[in-house]
Amino acid sequence: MTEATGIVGEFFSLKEGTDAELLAMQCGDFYEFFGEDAETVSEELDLKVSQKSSHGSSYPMAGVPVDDLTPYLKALVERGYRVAVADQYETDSGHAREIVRVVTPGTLLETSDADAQYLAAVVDGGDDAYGLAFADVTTGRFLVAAADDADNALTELYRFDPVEVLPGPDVRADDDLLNQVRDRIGATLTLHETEAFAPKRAKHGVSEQFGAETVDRLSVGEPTIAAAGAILSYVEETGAGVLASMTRIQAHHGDDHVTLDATTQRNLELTETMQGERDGSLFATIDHTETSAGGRLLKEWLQRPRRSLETLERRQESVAALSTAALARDELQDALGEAYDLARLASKATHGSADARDLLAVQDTLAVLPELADSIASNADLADSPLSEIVDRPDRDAASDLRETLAAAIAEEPPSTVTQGELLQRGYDDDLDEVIERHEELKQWLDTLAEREKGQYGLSHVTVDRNKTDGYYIQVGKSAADGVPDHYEEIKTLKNSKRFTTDELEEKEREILRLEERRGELEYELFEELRDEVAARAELLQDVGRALATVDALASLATHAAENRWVKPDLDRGDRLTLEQGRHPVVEQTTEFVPNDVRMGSAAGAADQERASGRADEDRGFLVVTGPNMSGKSTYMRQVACIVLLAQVGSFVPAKEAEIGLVDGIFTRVGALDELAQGRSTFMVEMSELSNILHTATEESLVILDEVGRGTATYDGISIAWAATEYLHNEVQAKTLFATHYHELTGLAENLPRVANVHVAADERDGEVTFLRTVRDGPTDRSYGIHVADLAGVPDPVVDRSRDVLERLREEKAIEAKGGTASEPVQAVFDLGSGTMQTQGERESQARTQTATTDGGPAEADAADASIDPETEAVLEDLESLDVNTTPPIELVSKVQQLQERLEDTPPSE
Ligand SMILES: Nc1ncnc2c1ncn2[C@@H]1O[C@H](COP(=O)(O)OP(=O)(O)OP(=O)(O)O)[C@@H](O)[C@H]1O
Repeated sequence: MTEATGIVGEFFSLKEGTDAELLAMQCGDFYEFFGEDAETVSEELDLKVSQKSSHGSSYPMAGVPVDDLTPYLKALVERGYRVAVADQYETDSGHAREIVRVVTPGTLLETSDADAQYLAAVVDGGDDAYGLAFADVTTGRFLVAAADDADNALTELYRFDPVEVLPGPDVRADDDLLNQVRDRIGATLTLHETEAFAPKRAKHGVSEQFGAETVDRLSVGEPTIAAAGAILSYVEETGAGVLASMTRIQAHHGDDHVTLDATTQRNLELTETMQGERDGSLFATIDHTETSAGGRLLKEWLQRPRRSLETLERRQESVAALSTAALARDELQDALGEAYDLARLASKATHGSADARDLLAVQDTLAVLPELADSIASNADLADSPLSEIVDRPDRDAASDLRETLAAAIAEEPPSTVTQGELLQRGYDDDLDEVIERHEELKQWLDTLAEREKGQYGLSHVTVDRNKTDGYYIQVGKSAADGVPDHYEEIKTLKNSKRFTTDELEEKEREILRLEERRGELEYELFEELRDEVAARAELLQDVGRALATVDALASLATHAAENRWVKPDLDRGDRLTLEQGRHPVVEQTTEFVPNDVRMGSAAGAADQERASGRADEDRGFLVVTGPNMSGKSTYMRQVACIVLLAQVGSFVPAKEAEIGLVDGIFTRVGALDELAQGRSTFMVEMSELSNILHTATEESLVILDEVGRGTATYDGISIAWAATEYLHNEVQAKTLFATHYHELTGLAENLPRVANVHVAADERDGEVTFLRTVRDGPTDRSYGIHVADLAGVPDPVVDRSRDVLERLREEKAIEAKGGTASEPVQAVFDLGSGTMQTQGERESQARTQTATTDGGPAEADAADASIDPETEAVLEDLESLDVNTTPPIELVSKVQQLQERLEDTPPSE
């Protein structure tokens, strides 16, 4: 292919200089894409491709009008492309073009989505010190955090759910982390220049932006500063022009927040359901906010529950006041309904893309603050609550000054273009007023011209008008056209009339055009000054925006509490968890919900245990939840987790009464998710989640385990569940709820003091099972699994045999496989009495010993022993020596796996 020249050549050379995937280059009134870019864009956005010839070659070309670029850019970026934009400018010798901006998912300002849009950077500083930074260019929020390992770094990333992530140099080699960011978080990964992450350069950048003192005060490590520096350099390089809106850097300390790992956030369906729907999530259920900023803040609260009792009690106080003051709350919400997104408007102002309507929105929204303050002050309960301080926090005088400035400047109904005047009010600027007045005089002269001409020259059918080709003209009907005075100069003949002009009219026309041009320029200049003034107050706008959002989020919590009979939980730093008639916050919306109690922790447990068993000194730190399939075990446990989470948001909770000791983390291992797409086996996922919990949970955590161990062979499963229970009970000592179908686990309560059994009751009458949904103390007496199998049409012989096996299990507390011949396969069995695995040989020899002492022993036992080959015997011995009580669960899994593999390798017994 010949080297392209002309604008195509210019396009390719600009493209070479950028790492963006696509380039939109301005050519007059269009932004054009050439070559492969044109084809990509046409496929993605259904644009028509034409051919552009240049020096004998032809190139695909697709374009969009200059004014329509934004929606196309947005669509491309939302599809994950980074798009460079080159603007055209005039030079002495013609036109030149330059890339002014690279639009990426994390730097897209033109979003219409109310959600926060975070750009993140993650740096691995070695020695398990990770640094993270997050910036939302649409609102100017800037946060930094640290993490002590890759998992926690990922948890932070998941919490902020960034759309674009800049991995630091070391992180680029961590495929696991990168895959998770791409697949689970769905973020675009961008490799920003490595120098931007260099500690010195990063620190310099961060100090320049936020002040050296601030950086020292943050007292965060080098990796965190590196991440922050990289983001700043990236935002600057992409030319989003919003650095000025990043007025404040906040450090996000893990200790301030409840640990919620990525799995838990998904399991509890905080912001979307397992199916990825927004509706049906906890957030969608409780969100009654009026503004998008309020919605964003409420979502942030849910994703980052707090651990500080003081913070939570303050939020509770406001929610309590707002939930009873229904009228005042309505008033506040009505006022909030008039508010726009101030933080976003501030970013648009700093970027220079705010138009006059945006400034009008700023003005209107600033007016909401005093309205809120007045409503709060006029209600005694609200006035006494922390709400007063929330609305007083922003600089109210400065806000009111800015509002007055805008009110005196912006026209009542300004156009969306900023270059054609009519943006500003009369009285705002003397020069402008002069121009407008003179313009009006001339208009007046024109408006009365026809009448004057009629009177002066006795003409009829005279009109004065203007069009693009003829400019201003005097139009005279054909019948009168011959009688026009001499100084009329004919410019056009139409069917029924003629058009004329005069020297005077031409002169006035020139003046009008000059004035119109002058007005456009002057207004634009003045508007830009005004916009800069607003941009300079970005921090103030963010403060006011934050105050409005906070009132909105609190009022939303109050509305939900009032409408759903939620109560204020009693919070403390103890370990209790007492819920009277608790409900699941989401399920209760669609179901006639049967409320249930929860009693955990030393204080509550003591009273309960005392009632139940007379042993007042024991507490309930670990509940084994049993019950038939579909009875409501999962719902019960999720309900507990959601209630604790809501309590640590500062919300009221769905219960009649609640006492909640604050937790430092909520960990869940719930159900089997479809992880196949990620190439990991369900069981592997289950075990790595369990492993994470066992490593990370503390005695102040809440742990929810649903059916752990179910993903593998029964005995492996029971062993793992058993060992995990012991470990959580003895070592971690976290408050735990564990739902299981392994009835064997209910026996643990006898040996482990803090373990208690509860079950979800069901009623069976005449073969009909009724789910009562009521949680009661004690283990379930049966599982109804076989009943469900029968109902589902499993063949009778299988159902009968299941009953038979179950019967034997109950009698022997162990199961043996049934074989068709005398030589039965050997299977290890789980002995409840000792809590260990036993080989069949052992069980039989034990049985022999027992029977020998009574009747001399059966003769066929030896035959069973004789059928075991030496390798199998060795496996069995190893299995016997494996102590499930002391071996860590993960090691246990791998040992059992090795044993299984050895068994598979042995020849079948003859
Ligand atoms: N307290 C309750 N009041 C009313 N409906 C409930 C209650 N608890 C659970 N349900 C409903 O019962 C159904 C089954 O609940 P859930 O999935 O919690 O049962 P499960 O015991 O965990 O089942 P499985 O053991 O099969 O996983 C769900 O549709 C749920 O909405």
